[in-house]
Amino acid sequence: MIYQGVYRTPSLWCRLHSTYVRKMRYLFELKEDDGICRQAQNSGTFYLFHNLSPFLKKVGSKYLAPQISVAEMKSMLGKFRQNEQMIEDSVLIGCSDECMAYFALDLGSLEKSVIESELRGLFTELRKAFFQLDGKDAPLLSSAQALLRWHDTHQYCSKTGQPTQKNLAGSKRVCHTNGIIYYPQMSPVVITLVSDGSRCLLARQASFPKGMYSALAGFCDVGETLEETVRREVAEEVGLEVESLWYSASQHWPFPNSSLMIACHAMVQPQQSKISVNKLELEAAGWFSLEEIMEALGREPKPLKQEDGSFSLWLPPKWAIAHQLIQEWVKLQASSPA
Ligand SMILES: NC(=O)C1=CN([C@@H]2O[C@H](COP(=O)(O)OP(=O)(O)OC[C@H]3O[C@@H](n4cnc5c(N)ncnc54)[C@H](OP(=O)(O)O)[C@@H]3O)[C@@H](O)[C@H]2O)C=CC1
Ligand SMILES: [Mg+2]
Repeated sequence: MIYQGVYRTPSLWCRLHSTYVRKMRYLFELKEDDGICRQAQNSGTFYLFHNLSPFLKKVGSKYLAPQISVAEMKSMLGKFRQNEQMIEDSVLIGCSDECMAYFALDLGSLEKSVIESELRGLFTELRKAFFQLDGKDAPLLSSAQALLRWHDTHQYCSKTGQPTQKNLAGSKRVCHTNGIIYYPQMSPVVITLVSDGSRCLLARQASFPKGMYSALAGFCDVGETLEETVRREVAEEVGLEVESLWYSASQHWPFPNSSLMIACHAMVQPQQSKISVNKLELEAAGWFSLEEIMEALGREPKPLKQEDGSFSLWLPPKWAIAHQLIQEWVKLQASSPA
């Protein structure tokens, strides 16, 4: 059922279809019909950004992402003597269970400090706040930033060089010279926890914080299957041959750009587990026992210097999918016969 005609009022349509499906169909309609999306913009709420940094309020150790009403938006744009049409530069990022649309708008062209004092909050770098955001805000802001960045870097058609135009929801851009439609992209990345049956393999890049190790990760090359990327990245980075692998879960990862992390477990033969670290890619890699991992999971996810100047092993925070892979491996070890 496509949202049309008599159902023009979202609330009536929402009452008829109060399921997850109803929200997805409503969002689909906003992406397909600029008129319906314009209506939604006039009754929705806005997450604000300033040059890709989200507007946040710090409450204790947590960051909250305030949703600005369209009335507040219009009043603030009025104070900046900006045309209300600026609202149409926003992108659709979701909706509430009652089908109230959420938009994200980057106000990078306006004076940051004036907005911050007006709305009593701060534009904060997403990477800094990411792990202190609460539940639903982190994925919403992560998708919003990725979408806003994509629009900012795809202003022109890569074939004609002519300007592209976004649709109202911001789900695509079109080059009206030749009709090419551009859709926001994510780069698929496999992240793999390798095991030899009793140990798991973790690695670190020089750019990682001192002492932090994570699972192996790598971008998919064009034309590769996920399985081929896992095998290639493990061979490239630590010189091992994967014998079997299975899918675990996925996660959108906005840093540094928009990656879709596809997490897998992989097994190598215990008798063929001698690591050869590719120093062009990694600073170090090693096998870790269940005891070492359990001990590291009990530690705060931050650098811990030892007396000899070395740093204790610590693991990615629980929001990172690498942490989930490690927890799954621990459960598997604990449940498998000794
Ligand atoms: N959420 C999590 O738990 C974790 C997330 N990650 C993320 O996974 C991603 C990949 O990890 P990383 O080990 O760096 O990847 P790779 O092992 O693939 O190495 C990075 C190299 O991949 C190439 N590259 C960069 N961007 C792309 C792209 N969009 N498509 C194809 N190749 C690309 C570059 O090589 P060249 O210079 O030759 O072009 C770059 O030097 C990173 O963004 C990282 O932030 C990593 C670990 C944990
Ligand atoms: Mg890698």
